[in-house]
Formats: sequence, C-alpha cells, structure tokens
Amino acid sequence: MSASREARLVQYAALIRKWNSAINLVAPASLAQLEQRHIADSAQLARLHPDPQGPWLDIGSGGGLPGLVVAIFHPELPVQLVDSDRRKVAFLQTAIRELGLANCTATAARIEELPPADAANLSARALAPLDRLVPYLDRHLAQDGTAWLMKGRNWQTELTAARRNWRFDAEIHPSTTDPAAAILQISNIRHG
Ligand SMILES: C[S@@+](CC[C@H](N)C(=O)[O-])C[C@H]1O[C@@H](n2cnc3c(N)ncnc32)[C@H](O)[C@@H]1O
Repeated sequence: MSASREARLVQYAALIRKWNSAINLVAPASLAQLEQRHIADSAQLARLHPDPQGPWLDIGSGGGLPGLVVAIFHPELPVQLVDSDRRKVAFLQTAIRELGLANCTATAARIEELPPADAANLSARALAPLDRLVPYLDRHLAQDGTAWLMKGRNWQTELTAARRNWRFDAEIHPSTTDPAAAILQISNIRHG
C-alpha cells in the first residue's frame, strides 16, 4: 500500500473516532473494530474494481463508507458522496479537506432529489433494501454503469424481492469481512 494511502486511512480513522460521539457516524459498539468492520470492509470495492471509471457516486455515505475509502484508494477518480444529514456532510467535507482529497466532493441532498448523475459507478452500504435502491440506480447510473451494493445477511431475500419489479444482471461477491454478507454488482437495469 502506498505511504500516502496508508497515512490517509489512519487519519480518516482518527477523524471518525474524534467526531463519532457528536455525530454517530458508525454504531458506537463497532468503533473498537473500526478498521476491520468498516474501513477494510469498504476497501473491498477497491479490490473488486481496481481500475474504475468516474464519476463514482456514493449514496447514503454517512461517515464516508464506502465512498470516501474508494476516493482514498483512487485519488484520481472523481467521487461524489451524498447524504441527507447535513451534520454528516459537514464531517465529510472536513475529512475531504484534511485528507487533501481533491478528487472527492460531499453533497447534502436526498438522493431522490439529486439530478440524474450519469454515474459510471455507484455504491451504497447499509442504506435501504435492494428493492428501494434499484430505482436510485435506475435514475443515477449511466446506461452502461455498474452499482456496487454492500449487503448484509438478507441479501438473497432482497434480491428475490427486487426481481419482482425489475430486471438486471447481478454478480455476487462474498464479503471477506463478514461471511454472511455479500457485495452485489448490478448492471443493465430494466423495468420488469
Ligand atoms: C445506516 S447509514 C449508513 C452510512 C454509511 N453508508 C455506512 O455504511 O456507514 C444510512 C445513511 O443514509 C442516509 N440517508 C438515508 N436516506 C437517504 C436519502 N433518501 N438520501 C440521502 N441520504 C440518505 C442517512 O442520513 C445515513 O447517513
């Protein structure tokens, strides 16, 4: 890992720990395992997609997971973080400035109200069930774009439910940080 990437990841973890009691960026009980449970978990996207195209849109970013981690791994990639919580976006803007991530922006908005982003890549973690996410993907992904959705243990049930109203291609990547979780790689979305 490059020195600046490693230094930024350490600095990012320190910022989350500093702000967490005020804003609740991650569940307090998980703070002790921040590096593994949240940062390494998010870094899986960089491993799965080592040379991504932009723009990359991260929706419901919260404290920057996974979008800010993607921006750290790919400092040339334009990454937009979006969250409806203004306090979290204030944290993200501070983190972006302090980490010197010129490639990354943070926007306070509801994802439903954001103009279509035409994103080449889109990520979301712990935001909503898949059937509620797919309309966001339909609105914000470029026609040949790809979504990277970090899902918990119910991912199979969510996939079945989403397929009732939508058709899409899905590739399943088992999570390396949680054996029950998966990363869903979704593309070619059509109304079903
Ligand atoms: C459970 S948190 C997950 C945050 C982060 N992705 C993570 O994995 O730690 C969900 C986040 O989505 C944001 N959110 C929920 N609904 C939203 C919407 N409609 N538009 C934008 N952000 C939304 C919330 O403010 C919150 O920060």
